[in-house]
Amino acid sequence: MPPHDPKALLELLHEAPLEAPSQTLVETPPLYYLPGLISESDASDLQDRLRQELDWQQPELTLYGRSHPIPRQQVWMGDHAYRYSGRDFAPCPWHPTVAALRDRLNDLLERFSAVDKSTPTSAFNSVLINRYRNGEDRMGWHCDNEAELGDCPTIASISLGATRPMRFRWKGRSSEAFNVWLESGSLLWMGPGCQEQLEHALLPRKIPGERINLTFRRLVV
Ligand SMILES: O=C(O)CCC(=O)C(=O)O
Ligand SMILES: [Fe+2]
Repeated sequence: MPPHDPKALLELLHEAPLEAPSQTLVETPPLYYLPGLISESDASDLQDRLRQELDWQQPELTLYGRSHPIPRQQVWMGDHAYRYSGRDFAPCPWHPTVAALRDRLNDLLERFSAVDKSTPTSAFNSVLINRYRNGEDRMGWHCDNEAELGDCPTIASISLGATRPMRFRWKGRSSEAFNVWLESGSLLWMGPGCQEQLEHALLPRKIPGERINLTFRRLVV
């Protein structure tokens, strides 16, 4: 089997076929897009539940000495607190539906790393859930390379609601930027090396509707 074979990931993902074929966006580092991991109606139900049942936060962050609320809402859920922009965020307890998704992704990760030795088995133990209330809500350029995530983390990102593009650019080669349109119920798989070599952003867009995103990570403590 070639390293990072997205077909292997796809086959492992589902007993039932996915709605659309998976896409290898970048082979090295492995960046895969898998639409239809969650059916449209399940994605919509999950979005409603998360909107209603989570304790959404909009913390203030200090940038160049001035304090601003982040331009979106968020919930940190997981086994450990995490540090972001110089602040500690205490975790919310696991929501049962999110815990079920985590278990499904961990099962997938374990089976995937058994056939693809370059993907380590390191179970997701945390998730950052972002809520973009409308097209104005956004997340700026960054990579998820905090020390707590360890070396070369794998991040699994599930989208619900409005389809928005995630923009990627190569570090040091920003001219080669590209968009990935993240549909409701899709999974974006950012394998080892993605955070080291690429940056990503969810830029403001005149796209109506709410989007909720869950980025599963492993915090090493
Ligand atoms: O909303 C998204 O799809 C991306 C979120 C993200 O990049 C993050 O939580 O680190
Ligand atoms: Fe990110």
